[in-house]
Amino acid sequence: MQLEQDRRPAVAAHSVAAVRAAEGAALAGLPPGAPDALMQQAATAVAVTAARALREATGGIAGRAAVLLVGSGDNGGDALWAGVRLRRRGVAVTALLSADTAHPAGLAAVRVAGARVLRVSSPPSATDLAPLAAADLVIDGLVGLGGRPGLREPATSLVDRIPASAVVVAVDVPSGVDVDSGALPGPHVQADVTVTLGAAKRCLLLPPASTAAGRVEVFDLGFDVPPAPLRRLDAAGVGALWPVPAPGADKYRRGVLGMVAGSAGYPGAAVLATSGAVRAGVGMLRYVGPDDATRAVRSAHPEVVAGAGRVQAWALGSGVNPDADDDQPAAIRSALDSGLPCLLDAGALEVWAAGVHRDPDDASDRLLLTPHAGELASLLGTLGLPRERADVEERPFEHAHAAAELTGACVLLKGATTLVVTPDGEARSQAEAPAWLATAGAGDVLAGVAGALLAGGVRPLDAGAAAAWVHGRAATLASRAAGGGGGPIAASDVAAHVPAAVAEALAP
Ligand SMILES: NC(=O)C1=CN([C@@H]2O[C@H](COP(=O)(O)OP(=O)(O)OC[C@H]3O[C@@H](n4cnc5c(N)ncnc54)[C@H](OP(=O)(O)O)[C@@H]3O)[C@@H](O)[C@H]2O)[C@H](O)CC1
Ligand SMILES: [K+]
Repeated sequence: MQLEQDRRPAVAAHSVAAVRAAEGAALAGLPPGAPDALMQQAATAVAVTAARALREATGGIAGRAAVLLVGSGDNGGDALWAGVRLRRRGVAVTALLSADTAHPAGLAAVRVAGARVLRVSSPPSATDLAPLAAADLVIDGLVGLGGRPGLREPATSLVDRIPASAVVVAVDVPSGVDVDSGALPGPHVQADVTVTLGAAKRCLLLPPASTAAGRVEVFDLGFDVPPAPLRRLDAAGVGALWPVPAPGADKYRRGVLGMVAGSAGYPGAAVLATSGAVRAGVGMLRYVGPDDATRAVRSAHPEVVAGAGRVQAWALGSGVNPDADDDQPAAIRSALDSGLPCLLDAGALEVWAAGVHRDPDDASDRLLLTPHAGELASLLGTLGLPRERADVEERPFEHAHAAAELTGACVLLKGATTLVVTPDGEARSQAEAPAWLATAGAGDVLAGVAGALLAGGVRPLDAGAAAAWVHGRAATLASRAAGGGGGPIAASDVAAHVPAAVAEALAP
């Protein structure tokens, strides 16, 4: 069951240790009995969200069937107390206990409230599993902060039998995920909504675990967690970073971008990358490429100036074939030698990784690498860390961070969720794009948008994250322009909607 997902809120995501420390500090200052008050608040948040989701999915609340999946810890306690509140609203509640113990006060309260309670055997019997088949709503309280990655029986079987028709609300995190790394090492809950308590956890922003969380709602429990290095920008965050021309600005002061893109085989990549930069509002764009590609670029964008010249940053490599018999690799090397901020995409990653143009001490503030998973695996291999594409997809953050550490550059790893990671672990996770954006040429447009930001003086981490947001939002707008609930898009449609996406970010 998929609930409508709209733009998610701005989120900072924290490690288990950071949340535990903040929670401990907050509890130490509270009077006796207050820890229970935190659980009561958490349970109210879960119940309110679950009731709303139930109404959205089934048209009502009273008389619907809810199943609580209850583990041995406080995550299960939250679920039991949420069940108490749902009983009060007329929901038929069954608690399936997956361990020998369950939160004692929560268990007593849910019984008093009139819920059915079943202690599930391992492996579960048909009777144990029967309530799941009839569930309209499943609340996942198997494990939270205290969960080890993966699940063991009988939790595994319970998760396996959650019906596709039920709306699934996870308490704090979807059970089974690796909370800090975002990996999915085994069976796990696939939630429609995750109500995360006190502060968001890293797995809620890091793929692939983030895809198991559904819509994320962060519920404030009133304690302070220190600023986290992993964040997701929202519209306001992008707007605050976007370079807006001052009154009286001229094209040179706004930032000139140089672009080495396209080849005889891929002239379209040059057109799309230049489209991204022009639509993102670069002051001026100088394009360097073979004659055919130059003609195609100038016919699509008469405002683009052909040939190298003075620039503030370079976007390099989209549609470049390092093995082609053209001048593009030499142009890329020359741009890298300038010491200016450079975005390295596609062919430029190969030119750079193969050569003398790697200087980890110099890279951090000026280089933005934009590989997809396959390109990142190749890059890591060149850097002495052989990896397959599947390895990168299983643990994308870890691999993007490894590449950043090895090169000293900021790494933007393209995907359904785009990660931007610096060598010191500062990171952004952007997931605004509709699935339609997985289309040829979309990456070229992204390179142009991010290059425009580098030329505007934005640092690589912010340029990558803001470009990913605008690119994803432009894709959503393009898809909606197709009509209905959103239709297919071409990369050129995405570029055409970049100005509207930027305008949304800049709206007060
Ligand atoms: N953040 C806050 O201020 C609040 C958080 N709340 C909720 O509390 C949980 C954390 O509760 P905790 O009791 O510390 O831990 P869990 O409930 O996540 O897990 C506890 C037990 O689960 C067992 N376990 C661990 N891994 C697995 C697994 N892979 N499969 C099955 N079972 C597993 C383990 O038991 P063992 O017997 O195996 O040792 C753990 O002991 C937090 O996430 C919030 O939901 C408060 O309610 C509000 C305040
Ligand atoms: K959970």
